Amino acid sequence: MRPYVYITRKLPDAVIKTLKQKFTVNMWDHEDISVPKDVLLAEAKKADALLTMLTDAVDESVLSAGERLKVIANMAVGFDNVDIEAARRRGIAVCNTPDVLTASTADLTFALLMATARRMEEAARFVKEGKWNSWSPFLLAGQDVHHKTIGIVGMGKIGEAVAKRAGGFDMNILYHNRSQKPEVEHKLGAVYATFDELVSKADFIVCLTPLTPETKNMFTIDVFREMKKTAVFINVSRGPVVNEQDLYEALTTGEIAAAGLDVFEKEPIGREHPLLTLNNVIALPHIGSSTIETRTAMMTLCVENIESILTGKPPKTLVNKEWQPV
Ligand SMILES: NC(=O)C1=CN([C@@H]2O[C@H](COP(=O)(O)OP(=O)(O)OC[C@H]3O[C@@H](n4cnc5c(N)ncnc54)[C@H](OP(=O)(O)O)[C@@H]3O)[C@@H](O)[C@H]2O)C=CC1
Ligand SMILES: O=CC(=O)O
Repeated sequence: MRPYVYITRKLPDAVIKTLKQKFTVNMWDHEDISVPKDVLLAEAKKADALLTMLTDAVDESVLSAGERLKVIANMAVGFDNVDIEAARRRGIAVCNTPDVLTASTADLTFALLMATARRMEEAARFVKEGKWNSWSPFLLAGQDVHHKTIGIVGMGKIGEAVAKRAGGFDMNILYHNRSQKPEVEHKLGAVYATFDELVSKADFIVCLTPLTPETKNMFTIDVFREMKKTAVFINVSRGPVVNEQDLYEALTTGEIAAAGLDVFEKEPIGREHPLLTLNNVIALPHIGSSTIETRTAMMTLCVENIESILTGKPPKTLVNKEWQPV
């Protein structure tokens, strides 16, 4: 019997062509609706491989639904939606999509930083709403980015790529990780700071950590109070690293100046969410890596990882490094 692969969103035929040549492939037939849990469980029961999205909760129930499951290829670098420990117990390989999305996500992060600092969304709306009556000295004046201090929390692959872009704007670069990175300091002129130092000294605080029990709720009102009143907070990591109620309070009481957010505690964020009422917030629908080239590369990497695991070869990007083929 040919191995069975289930894909949890509609992906282009051209990308999954090679999978179809070797395996039986089925796909959830919607681009913009998540697969319902009961369908995912029913498919997981039969599947040798699942190609999943960051919106799928790949929990113990999914991982233990059937006997055949060998690989989860998650179309994201983040894998907080997958129960890695349960996968380890069941000998299931978990693959993600690092590297191929680094530059595009860094571009988006820096664009969001610029747009938030220079009030681009407000300004564009101002023109389209016919409010532009005259040039005026402080019309929609924002904050300079060049020569300011950027503080990157989570100086990993994307963090480094953001730092590289910040260097082009003559910014001073602070970073915070659990471990110091001398080679990055040397290469990018970045300076290590404790979390407290970074949040109090940076003009732009950019979060790019994974979501883990340690980073969950990392940014609370106490942290926002430590920031400069002019600080701009950018989050492109995962929503739950921020306490959104506290962020709202910080933005409405003048503890910080503005926020640019690509990710939210609950996605999609509801239209009625208080953060969306604020002019000093730019909110994006989790599009960090969303270019046609990068999303195609992410899908392709998932396909390659599935092909490798199902044909007994080592995958390119394995999350649970201790995994061994059985
Ligand atoms: N919005 C979007 O569309 C996208 C969002 N992302 C998010 O960005 C994240 C980062 O991706 P990427 O750069 O490729 O991942 P990396 O693993 O390369 O980098 C993560 C960095 O975070 C640091 N980190 C981990 N835990 C902590 C902690 N408790 N405190 C401080 N720093 C910490 C790590 O350093 P150390 O281990 O030394 O602490 C590491 O340098 C992803 O996990 C994902 O959540 C990624 C792509 C697109
Ligand atoms: O959020 C996106 C990811 O790749 O992780």
